[in-house]
Amino acid sequence: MSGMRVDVKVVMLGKESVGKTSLVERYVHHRFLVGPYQNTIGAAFVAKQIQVGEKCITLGIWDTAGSERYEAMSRMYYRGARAAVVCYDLTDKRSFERASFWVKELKTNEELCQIYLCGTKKDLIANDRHLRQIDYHDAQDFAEEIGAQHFETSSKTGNNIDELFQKIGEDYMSSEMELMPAEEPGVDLNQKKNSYFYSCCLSN
Ligand SMILES: Nc1nc2c(ncn2[C@@H]2O[C@H](COP(=O)(O)OP(=O)(O)OP(=O)(O)O)[C@@H](O)[C@H]2O)c(=O)[nH]1
Repeated sequence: MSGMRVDVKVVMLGKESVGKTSLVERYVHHRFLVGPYQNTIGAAFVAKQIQVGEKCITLGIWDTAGSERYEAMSRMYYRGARAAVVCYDLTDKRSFERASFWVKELKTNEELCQIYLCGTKKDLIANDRHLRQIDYHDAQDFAEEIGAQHFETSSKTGNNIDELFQKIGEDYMSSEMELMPAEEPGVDLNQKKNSYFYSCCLSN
């Protein structure tokens, strides 16, 4: 195990302008960029180390372009992802339809990828609830149906963003634990887990 590096590939998917880049900016750089909207071209990558209990892991986040023009490229970026944050804008019904498209893609092609359905721009509906176009319970029902986690976030205020990525890290570590070999006679499982995570931390 020594020298092993734990990296979780995370991919951001969703219609253009739903706020994928803003979500990553808020999470990694703790800021919300104002000014003219600039669409992502291709994809951008950023890595962030996080602590999950006593363990540290590195999330490698791919922020894809939402424009349908880049759809084929975005497909390339979800290959091998262990987590996908499928974003929709809480004030844009069509973005929810586009989210269903990405869910279908992932379900068909990436069995191991855990889906996180994320309703963005919550601050806008907090200011004016008539702007909400996707009912919380409808999104929650959809998430349950597809076996996904569901979050509503705001990159402007930072609401629920750390929680989203932390959950990704926790779920990843839990799934890794399940893949670990069965307990050996005479070896304390907690001791074994600790040494495993210690070697992961050393390698980061
Ligand atoms: N009020 C508010 N505006 C947001 C929020 N997140 C993003 N926006 C705005 O929505 C617009 C699009 O945000 P981006 O983060 O660039 O969207 P994107 O999904 O990365 O877009 P593409 O690169 O085209 O796929 C920008 O003008 C952002 O300022 C949010 O949480 N609240």
